[in-house]
Parts: sequence; C-alpha cells; structure tokens
Amino acid sequence: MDFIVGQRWVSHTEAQLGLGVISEVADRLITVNFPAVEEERSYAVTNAPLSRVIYKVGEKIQTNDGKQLIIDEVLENNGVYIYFGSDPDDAEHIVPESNLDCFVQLTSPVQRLFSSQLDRGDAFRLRVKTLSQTHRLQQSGVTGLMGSRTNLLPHQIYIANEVAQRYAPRVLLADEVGLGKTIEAGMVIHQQIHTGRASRVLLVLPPSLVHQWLVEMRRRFNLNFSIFNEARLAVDESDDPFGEEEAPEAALNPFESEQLIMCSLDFLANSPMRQEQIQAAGFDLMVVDEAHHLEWSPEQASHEYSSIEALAKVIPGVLLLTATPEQLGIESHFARLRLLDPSRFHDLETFRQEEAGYQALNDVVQPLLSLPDDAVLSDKQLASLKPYLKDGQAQEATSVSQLIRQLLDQHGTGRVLFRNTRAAIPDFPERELHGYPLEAPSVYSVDDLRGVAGLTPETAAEELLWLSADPRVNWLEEKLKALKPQKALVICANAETAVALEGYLQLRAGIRSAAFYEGLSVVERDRAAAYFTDEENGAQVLVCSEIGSEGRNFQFAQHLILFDLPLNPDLLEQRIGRLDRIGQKNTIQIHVPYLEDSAQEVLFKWYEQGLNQFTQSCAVGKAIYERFEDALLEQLEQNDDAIGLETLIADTAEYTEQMREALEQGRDRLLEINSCNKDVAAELINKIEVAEDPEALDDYLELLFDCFNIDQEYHSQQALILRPTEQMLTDVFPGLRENDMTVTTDRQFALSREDMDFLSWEHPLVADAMDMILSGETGNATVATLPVKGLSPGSLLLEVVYGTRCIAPKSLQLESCLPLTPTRMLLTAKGTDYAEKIPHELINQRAERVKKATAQAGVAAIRTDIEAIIEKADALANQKLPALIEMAQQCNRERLQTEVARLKVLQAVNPAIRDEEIEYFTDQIALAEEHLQRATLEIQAIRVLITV
Ligand SMILES: Nc1ncnc2c1ncn2[C@@H]1O[C@H](COP(=O)(O)OP(=O)(O)OP(=O)(O)O)[C@@H](O)[C@H]1O
Repeated sequence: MDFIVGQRWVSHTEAQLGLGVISEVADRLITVNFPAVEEERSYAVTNAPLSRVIYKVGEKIQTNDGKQLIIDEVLENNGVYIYFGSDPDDAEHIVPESNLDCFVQLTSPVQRLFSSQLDRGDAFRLRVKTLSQTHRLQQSGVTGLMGSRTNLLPHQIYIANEVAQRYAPRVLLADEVGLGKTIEAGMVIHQQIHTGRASRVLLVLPPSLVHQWLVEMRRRFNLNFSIFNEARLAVDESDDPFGEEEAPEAALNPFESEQLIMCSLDFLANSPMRQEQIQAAGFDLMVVDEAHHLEWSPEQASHEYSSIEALAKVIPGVLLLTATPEQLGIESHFARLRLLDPSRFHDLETFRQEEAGYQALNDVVQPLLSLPDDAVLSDKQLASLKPYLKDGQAQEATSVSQLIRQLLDQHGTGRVLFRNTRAAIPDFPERELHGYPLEAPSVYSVDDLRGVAGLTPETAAEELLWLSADPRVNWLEEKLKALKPQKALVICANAETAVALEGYLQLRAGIRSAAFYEGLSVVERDRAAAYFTDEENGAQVLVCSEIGSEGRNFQFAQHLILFDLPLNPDLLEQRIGRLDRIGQKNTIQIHVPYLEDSAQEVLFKWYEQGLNQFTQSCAVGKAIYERFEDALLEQLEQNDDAIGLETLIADTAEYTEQMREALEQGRDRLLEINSCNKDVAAELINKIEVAEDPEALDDYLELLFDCFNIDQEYHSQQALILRPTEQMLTDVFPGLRENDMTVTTDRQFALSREDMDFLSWEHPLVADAMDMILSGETGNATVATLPVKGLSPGSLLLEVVYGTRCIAPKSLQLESCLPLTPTRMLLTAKGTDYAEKIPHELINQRAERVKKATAQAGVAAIRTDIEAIIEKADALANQKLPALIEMAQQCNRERLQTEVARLKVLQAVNPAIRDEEIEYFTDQIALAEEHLQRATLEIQAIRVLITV
C-alpha cells in the first residue's frame, strides 16, 4: 500500500504511540507524527512496522475535538479517507481522517467478538500468557539488562544499571583496560533503547575499532548499527532525489535516515558539514570510545575535543569511554568531565583542589561504609561531615547510603566517573615478564642507540640492513618457532617496522603472520585481525603498529612480544591490555627483547624496577612519568651513568609505591565505592536470573511458534532451528530470518556458540512479537465449550482479562509504575465471579473448540447477555482503577523527586546548575501525572464459554 501524507497508521511495535499521521513522504523515508505522545518517527518505506487504519460504515470513531460519531459513509480521495458520520444528537459531520482522535484503541476484543472475528483457543492462551509475562517483566526491575549475550559480571551489571536508570546519562566509563567498557556501553545503549529513553544513538570511534564495535553490538546486543563514512555518504548523496540544483537545506540529512549510526572520530572532526548534520539529526545518546584522544588545555582545545563538545551540547546522553582517563594530564581529564557535567565541573582550579582532597574525604566516608543503612549518626560523626555538607544536610539524609552518595556526588567525581580495577575483580590472570638482553649490533652507532630515537633505531636504518643485523629480528624468529603453534601478538611503535618485520617472518622465516597498521584500509585491518583470530587455519603471529594497541580483543593469545617500548606508560598498559582482558584464561607471558647498553635497556629497567608496570597495571603511570620525565630522558641519552640510573629507578619505585598507596587511600577507594557495590550487583544479577526464567521462556516460545505456524526443529538439547512456513499467521514475523535460524535460550550455551541467536525475553524476535500481539488483535476474542459441574449445560461464562492502558511517551517509563496488571474475571450471566474457583489453566486444559460457524451464530444469539456481563465486568474493573492510578502516581513522584532533590542540593553549593535542569524533572513529573490520570483498564482478551 502506498504511503500518503494525511493517512493514519499505527505502529506494530510501539502501540503506545497512539494513532499516527503521515507528515512527510520522501524518496525512501516516511515520517509519521504521533500527536498523542508528541513524537515523530521516521521509517524506511520498505520495512515500516505500521498498519493502516481504516474504519467502516457503522463503526464508532472519535474526532480530535472529542466528538463521538457513527460512520454513515466513507469516501476515498487520492488515498486519504473522509468519514461522514452523525453524533448522538444526529448532527452530521464530515471528518477527514487526519482529524481523527490520536488516542485510539483499535479492533478491541468486544468489537471483534461481535463482528465474528474469532481466534483459535491457542491464540487466546498465547495472548493471556503474553499479558502475564509482560506484567512480570515490567516489574522485574531489570528491564533492558536481560538481553545481552554476556556473562553477568557484577561490576558491569552494577554500572549498566546505575547509568542506564538515569535520564540522559552523561558519564565517563573508565574501567581499567580490558574490563569491558564496550560491554558496559552496549548494556547501557540496549537498556536505554529497550526502555524508550533513547532511540537514536551515535557511536564515535577510532577508525581501527569501528568494525569490532559493529560486531560486538550486533552479536552481543542485537543492535544493528550502520557505519557512516565519506565513501558511503558519497554514494547515498549521489542518489539524492533532489539533485544538485536543489537548495542545500532541502537535501536529506543523511544522519536522519538511520537510528543507530557509528562513525570515526576523524570523519567527524574533519568535516564541519558532517558535524552540523549530526547536530541537527536529533540523537538521544552519543558514545565516544577511547576518549583520551580528546585533548584540551585552558589555552587550546583540539579539533577533536571541539567537535565532540559541540555535539555534547545538543545530544542529551553522552558516554565517554577511556581506560586511561588521565593519559593527557589532569587538564584533559577535567575537560572530559566538563563535557559531561559542566555544572559540576566548572572550574579547573577547584577541580585540582578537590583531587588533592580525596584522601581526607575518604577518611570521612570509610567509617560510614560499615554502618547499617538506618544508623543514626553520632555528634562526632556529624561533626566530621561538617566541612563537606551544608547545615542540616546530614540530618536530612534518609539513609546512610544516601548520605555517602551525596558526599561522593558533591565532592568526588561522584556520579560522573566509573572506574573498576583488576584488583577489585576476582580471577584475573597473572602477568609474567621475560626480558631478553641482546648484544647491540654494529649496524647501529653508539649515538643511534641513545635518546628517544634509540628506542627504535631501526627506523633510521636501511631496511635490509637492520632486518639482517638487528639481533631482535633473529631472536623474534627463534622465539616464534619455539612457541609454535601458540599464538603471539607482536607490537612495535612504527608502521614501517611492523610491515618489515611481518614481511620477514612470512617470506624469510616461513611463519604464518599478518600485519596490522595504519596504512591498511579498515577492511584490510579487520581481515588481518580475523586471520590471526582463526584458531585452525589462522596466523600464528600478528605484527601490529601502535594502532593495534588500542581497544582490540586478542585475549585468545597468551604471548605478547614488545619489539620496542613506548615512552608513555599508559600506552604500555594499553598494549598489555590486548591480552590482559576478560576472557584471558592463561598467565600472560610478556616478552621484551632489548639491546644492551642502549636507551632500550634503560627504559626496560625503568618500567620493570621503577614502575613495576609489566606485571602490575598502574592507573597513574602518566603522572609518574611526568614527574620523572627529565631524569628519564637524560638517562636515555647516556647509558653509562649506572649510579644515575639506579637513583632514578629507586626514586621512581618509591614514588610509585607512595602514589599507589595514596590512591588506595583516596581517589581510587572513592571511585571503587562509586563504581561497584557488590551487594547491589549480586541482587541485580539475582533479579536478572529470576526474570529471564528460561523454562518459562521455552514454554512461551513453543506456544508462540505453534500459534504463528513457525517451524521448529530439534537441534540439540539446548537449541532449536526455526524457519518460516507458507502457512505463517502473519506475512512478516519480526526478527525471524528467511533462512534457518538456530536459537537457544541458554545463556552459557549461547556464549560458547556464537553462531546461534541467544533468545531472551529482550531479543528482538521475542520482544517485538510480544509487542505485536498486545498491540494487535491476536487471540483477543474466542469461543469454546467447557464442562463445569454445578452449572447447567448451555450456561454462559465470560472469561475477561483486563489490563491497564496508558498512552504516554515511552521515555516516561510509566509501565514500571503502572504495569499491565492483568485482571481476570470469570462471570456468569448473573454476575457471579468464578475466577478463583476455575483457574485459567484449568479451562485451557478442559475447554473444547467450537466450529467457527457455530461460534459465530452462538455469539450473535446471546449478544445481549454478553453485553450485560461486560457492563458488569467494566464496573468491577473500574472500581479497581483509582487505586492502581494512585499507586502509580506515588511511584512516579518518588522516582523523579529523588533526582529533583539531588539537583537542588547540588545547586545550593554550585550556582552553575541551571534552573531549567530542575524544571525539566519537575515538568516530567507533571507530564507523567497528566498521562497517568488518563489511564484506563481495558479488556485485553475475552473468551466466551458455553458449559456442557
Ligand atoms: N560480560 C562479559 N561476557 C563475556 N565477554 C565479555 C564480558 N565483558 C567483556 N567481555 C569480553 O572481554 C573483552 C574486553 O571487553 P571490552 O572490549 O569491552 O573491554 P574494554 O574495557 O573496552 O577494553 P579497552 O580498554 O581495551 O578498550 C572483550 O573481548 C569482550 O567481548
């Protein structure tokens, strides 16, 4: 069917949007306005999840100014309908369909029952099951956290839950390298989308990580992002239907054509036009990976920083990811925090002072941690809090945990920064260092081996010469042969070195290898990484330049060979982090060849004995480096100053120890408190495990696939093969692929079998099917016979299931306060309710099918009786409604008022918090109240039972 401006459609997947009207039809895109929730959606013409709404003569409609009409005549004019109808006073009205009320319920169970559109009994059962499961999930408290194909790791679940619960979250995820920031970000995105808080998401990534993110988002979260780069946009724009003569503002903004987009930071920073387009595209959430690239100082902001800053001003939710938040110094760290919460981080000097004061704050917070949540603080304890809180604030806090939160919020980096360390996570692998001193060859002069240049002397030498003379090359060949068939990742600073080494290994040493460096296209890089990953026929070795040291997942390898060492300790951490990450099952073997009496030996010893960084990760390597930079650079210049080197190493070791201790006492402890509360995490995991209930899901899926005639074949104990059939109930079943689709509901099995889909209640196939059922008519009206002792044959019993209905923007998340609450009644003609005596399941077992024609005739014959029972049922349901609404109102107020209270407290100490921020939440409360007030209890399913 064609889409035409002015037509009315409803969304299959988001029924709560109400009745939409097409506001724009472009070449491949249609825009639908949903006035009931004041939202707009754009869909691709080819797969818009929409159903056309057309009324027939005799049906009841409501106009947008509240008139109720019965339709007398329907006219079509160029694809748009005009209804002629009369109101209860018999006055006639002409209503173009665009003037229909947007708060509309379609094809209700009663309408269908009386218009003989009857369902099979199993469809009715499916609908009732869908209602009860939806209600259960709405109340689980972990909506959005169930659907990811990941192990449920406490530190990740805690962060995902903390962050995702927020409205427009703005945080820096700074877990140590390899602890799963990508996964945490994915969980947050998934949860925000699933709960309707976000629908348009932009990922900004280093070019070398674009593909890895694409794959991780798809296989772990079922999130299908599109990669945007100049090449793709050039193709799209050459298809621009408006052509070049059209004014530029009339051209489509390509960023509006998709909901989930990823692009590289370079692409963004290099094009003011793309930045403008993105700013105008209305994203809800932006994620920036490896955010330490956003360099800033009070004097100058980098290009990258400025472009992200401009976007962070207009995009409400922002997640920045970096394992090394202070890599570019405290100023850049502050600048990133400022991107997230300019009100909280408004002054660099204040921030510096705060950083210095973390230990004192920790001394105050620590004793509170051991108190029970309802403890009353002693006068002494209250006095210790005085420097941190305003008068009366401590007394006003309703619990100790709230007080701690306030302290962290106002004085630490609090709610903005999350950082988990390996130390806080059990079972992380060990690291072992192997240093290999090698005699310096004559191909390098003594000077070549000094200073920073001495760390990579091969870059100044002839390739053929150094390949044959540098003993590290021969050592590498021998080492790899000795390690064979174990895999090894080789990292060196420069692309030329990587290319030369890889060529040597492959061509001269006959070792299966691949190179990974910036000269390759993104596709070539991914191919190289995939070749290395391949267990059976893959490469033994991947030789990377420095770009391989960031973000990539190589934990299947156990050996890391550092052909040279970087000067920046954070880079060393990143390099080791390729292997030292979640999923590493072995002790990591770090091999470092170096030339004796050269700058390489100095740096090796400094890292080994000074920072102890090969075997222990270090959060403040950069700060330590800055302190000793001059002395270290001097030592790199002169190799014969043994005493000077010893002193440098001893000083570094002492300072490192002090820094580690200070962090342990101060900032890191505070961050740890903020980043993972083990009890809360355990409770969340427990809730997820209860909510995902694989057994209930298996039962539900069996019924679902049976009802829709989807073929299910046994694959193995934990898996099924699904395939569409010719007899399917609907043309399109959301999420079902055309070819065989192997699925499992077992999380652990799904983790080991990535070729299968992990079906959870939140997998698109399941979640969209449930939405489709509840927003459509599947199973909402049926007729059966039932043997009931004590009721004379031929008696009428009406099984009616009500559910709440509240049309509101999904982002208000009203269903957590006002869940569906299926309310079942089983009424006789006299109005006696048998619901308790005869449970739904029992009827399912005993009820018998009635032939369609008999059922239709029967319903017509007893229509008046049925209508009378429905009237009674409505009255009973409406008695329950006010209490439900009141509970929902209270829940809503409590939820949002905590946020308002927090902002007010913060505003008292920090005038930079704008009144609008507080007003936003106050408005949300009011808006939610307004929508809740209009909530109704409506019949969701009806079963006519004739006793036999
Ligand atoms: N919960 C999980 N279940 C299964 N695998 C996981 C989980 N968390 C992380 N991983 C795996 O561990 C590795 C590290 O995760 P991720 O890439 O998210 O870490 P990161 O903190 O972003 O790393 P980096 O600092 O290097 O960017 C990845 O291979 C990821 O797939």
